Amino acid sequence: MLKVPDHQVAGHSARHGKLGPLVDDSGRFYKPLQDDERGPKELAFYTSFSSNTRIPDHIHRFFPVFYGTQLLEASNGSGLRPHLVLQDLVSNRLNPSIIDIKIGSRTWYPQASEDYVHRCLKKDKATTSLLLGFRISGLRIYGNSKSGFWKPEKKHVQGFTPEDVRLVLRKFVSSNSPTDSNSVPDCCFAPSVYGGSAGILAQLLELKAWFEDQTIYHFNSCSVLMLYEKESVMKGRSSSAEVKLIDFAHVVEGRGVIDHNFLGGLCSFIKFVSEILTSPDEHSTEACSPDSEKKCISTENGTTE
Ligand SMILES: Nc1ncnc2c1ncn2[C@@H]1O[C@H](COP(=O)(O)OP(=O)(O)OP(=O)(O)O)[C@@H](O)[C@H]1O
Ligand SMILES: O=P(O)(O)O[C@@H]1[C@H](O)[C@H](O)[C@@H](OP(=O)(O)O)[C@H](OP(=O)(O)O)[C@H]1O
Repeated sequence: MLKVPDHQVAGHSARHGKLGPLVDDSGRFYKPLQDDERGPKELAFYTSFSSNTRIPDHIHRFFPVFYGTQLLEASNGSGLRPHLVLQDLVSNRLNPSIIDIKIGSRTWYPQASEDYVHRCLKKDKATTSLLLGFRISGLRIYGNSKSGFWKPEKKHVQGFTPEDVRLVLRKFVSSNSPTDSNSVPDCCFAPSVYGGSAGILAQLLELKAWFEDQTIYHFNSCSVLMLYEKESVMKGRSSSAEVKLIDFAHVVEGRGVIDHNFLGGLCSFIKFVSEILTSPDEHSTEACSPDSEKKCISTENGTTE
């Protein structure tokens, strides 16, 4: 049965009778094709990308698998509508923590309409896009079984300053509650989530190496989605932290030119993540110890607050 995704953190939502993506139990994510040029453009991208032999295999894994399109009843009750059928990136996850980061200091591009450019410019200036080369579009961070998730309102997220961004990226990998404004994030999980040979930083660097080379596409207004499961890390299992790219409604042909806008934003984001790894206990009053992980597990089991 189709349902509204629990773990969606940004973008158009199917809640409240609006048009948005749906998921089912088979691990598929159904994104409705929008009426304007965005739907056909995203479909054209997935079709081109999934059959493009110039894309190395290790790069394909950063994108959701594309299964074609399917006519489905739209979530807004408007009847049958074509949907992109994509891999649901979180279907095999229990309580994933997720952040959607829109990459690029500019989300508009020369081929777009004047009105669209104007709207984008306004948002790029009002958020951290222009300042940092990226902005957080949405997030959902798991605290524990009692507190559940922290999912700040869209308005709050849109108002993030560079300092807020830094703080959220620290909260993402911390054992203390993301909603507790009195405790400083301890970044206990940074080494296993951001660090390591398969961690977020290593994946971002792999992507960066491709972007330093590739001139096939320009990824305007795309997002990096990063996700992991806190409970797995706390129980000493692999964090299986993942970096994925999503939202390709504004991808254009690269025509032999490096995608400087995406590359620049990605480098800036990489710097933010690296800084947390090199100074995880900055501002923190409590150092991480094996005990803090144990404390988290007992909190999980409901024995300690
Ligand atoms: N393949 C996927 N699997 C699981 N979740 C996804 C997938 N694609 C997107 N999402 C979720 O849906 C959100 C919105 O996705 P996306 O940016 O593609 O939609 P959109 O409506 O085009 O967004 P926008 O309004 O920002 O253009 C993401 O932040 C993410 O939480
Ligand atoms: O950043 P916000 O405030 O969440 O706003 C949305 C975001 O900028 C999307 O990228 C945009 O879709 P496109 O990038 O595809 O244009 C969407 O446009 P829409 O409202 O016109 O659908 C906005 O509502």
